[in-house]
Amino acid sequence: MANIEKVKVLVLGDSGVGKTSLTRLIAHNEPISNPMWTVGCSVEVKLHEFREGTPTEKTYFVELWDIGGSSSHRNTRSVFYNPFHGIIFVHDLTNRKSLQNLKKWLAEVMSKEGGKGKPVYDEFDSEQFVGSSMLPMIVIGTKLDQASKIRLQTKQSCDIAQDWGADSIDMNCMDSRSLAPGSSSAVKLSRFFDKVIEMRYYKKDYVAPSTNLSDKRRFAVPLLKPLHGE
Ligand SMILES: Nc1nc2c(ncn2[C@@H]2O[C@H](COP(=O)(O)OP(=O)(O)OP(=O)(O)O)[C@@H](O)[C@H]2O)c(=O)[nH]1
Repeated sequence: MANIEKVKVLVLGDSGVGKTSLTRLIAHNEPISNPMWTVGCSVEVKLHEFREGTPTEKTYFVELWDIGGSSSHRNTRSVFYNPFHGIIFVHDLTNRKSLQNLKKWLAEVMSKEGGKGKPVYDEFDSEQFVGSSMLPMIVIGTKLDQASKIRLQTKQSCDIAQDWGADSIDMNCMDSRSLAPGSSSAVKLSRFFDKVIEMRYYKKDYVAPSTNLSDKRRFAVPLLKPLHGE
């Protein structure tokens, strides 16, 4: 296990959307029955096979930083943000507001001044950012099992993900089959982790995103060449 390189992925979304449940499922392949309310942040680690099935396959650690979503901790949680290499945005398919709030989460994580906890939402233009960024992101909708009228929200979640150049997944975090090997959700997630690792370790002149607005160059990284003929 020595010398395994790692990447840091933030897991962000409103309180109660299922970040801890999702993180557990990803890291341990089994659901958690009674997740505790996350105070501050908790970290789970997943071993990921980068470029699995190819001659250049390699194992990496993916650190999943599950950040407590309570608004009362908004001013302090930026200490967990820097530096990071990708973001999993989580929303609850039964709670439309949690989907709309993902834009606020993107603004929050990108708009703090160097982790000093100073919100500068007004200066942040998410559309401009997304257009110029290759920061790997994925949007995950939870509680697919609970929602009977979620077709609309599923479509909207797809739209937001598309706007951000990201994949989206809708799933039930209480069921380990949701990320069964070979399922489309597992494939999308694996592709996301591959992208995070590519950006971190295979992109020359890559600088991990910082939340320092004054350094816009950090976001203006060019498109990567597809490595898998995607
Ligand atoms: N039925 C169902 N319940 C879920 C699902 N995902 C999460 N839950 C439940 O939703 C509640 C909140 O889940 P958490 O994982 O603690 O949510 P969180 O986003 O980590 O919340 P904070 O720690 O407050 O930020 C728990 O009771 C979970 O069991 C799901 O896909 N389906």
